[in-house]
Amino acid sequence: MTDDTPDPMKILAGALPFLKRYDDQIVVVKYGGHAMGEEETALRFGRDIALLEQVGVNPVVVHGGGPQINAMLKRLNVQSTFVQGLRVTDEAMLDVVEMVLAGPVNKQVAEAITRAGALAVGISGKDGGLVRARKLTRKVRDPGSNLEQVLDLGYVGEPESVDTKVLKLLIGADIVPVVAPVGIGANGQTYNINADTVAGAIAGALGAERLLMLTDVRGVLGPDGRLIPEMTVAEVRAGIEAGWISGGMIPKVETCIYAIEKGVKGAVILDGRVPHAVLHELFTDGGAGTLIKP
Ligand SMILES: Nc1ncnc2c1ncn2[C@@H]1O[C@H](COP(=O)(O)OP(=O)(O)O)[C@@H](O)[C@H]1O
Ligand SMILES: CC(=O)N[C@@H](CCC(=O)OP(=O)(O)O)C(=O)O
Repeated sequence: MTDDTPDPMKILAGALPFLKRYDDQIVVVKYGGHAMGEEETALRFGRDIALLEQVGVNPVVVHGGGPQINAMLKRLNVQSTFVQGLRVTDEAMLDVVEMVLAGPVNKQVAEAITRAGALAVGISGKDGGLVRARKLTRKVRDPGSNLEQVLDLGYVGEPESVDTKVLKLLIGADIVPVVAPVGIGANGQTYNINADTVAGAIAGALGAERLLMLTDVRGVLGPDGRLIPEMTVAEVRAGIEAGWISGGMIPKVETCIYAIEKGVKGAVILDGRVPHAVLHELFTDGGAGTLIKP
């Protein structure tokens, strides 16, 4: 063994306190569409989740699929627009969104985990009444008139309540739930929900120990482009206000704030393309990415 070869006994000994800390705890992992990347990245993610399950942690995966929806829309020659990181969703768009998220993406993620030796079952937020949703309304202030406008994003929803029964049944049977971010309204209407928001709602409802948000950037980057290792809720709000936290990062940080307010012990945004990002975050002192704290 050369000097720079990691000593497996050292790694194991170092992981022990963390294994105790997370034993039988729920860790919600949001797996973003951008973090999925190549097939090998997805398989590696699957192996990490299977390992968590095998060492006694209870992972719950909520996946995105924005880029995968974009690819399908391109094939269908349909344009899509985003407001504050959310896809404006009309009826035809909703069909494509649900087809992609609850179809191939959901099955690929569940399959990658199952292939790695844990049992994973893919469900959508509509199954078993998991995510009850309502239409989301967003307000923006018009810079010219300074008047507040209500934006209509179509069938974009927000979670109203989460029924954890199905998740608990799966967790209790040592099965990893893999959730697609669509929800159902009281009237039976399907809603497209940002996957970050669904992950936060589920983490909050389950009283998760940790919420990990895997994306394609190292975490929250400051105005100088440097990674910010830790941020308070107030600092996040100031970053959104100042505009250097923008686009898809907005629902991510807002979700972290929501989860912490619901009692989740820690919420972290990290780069899911880095090998073993999840294990590094949970089982080492250094952690990775940006930790949002109260
Ligand atoms: N301050 C910031 N730090 C890091 N990324 C940011 C920031 N502001 C905006 N972003 C954008 O947010 C993106 C992450 O959101 P998104 O593309 O929706 O990811 P995912 O598909 O993983 O949910 C980054 O790729 C980056 O373009
Ligand atoms: C309302 C809304 O924007 N929904 C998202 C759902 C998928 C998602 O959130 O995927 P990522 O995590 O990969 O971005 C969308 O239509 O793209």
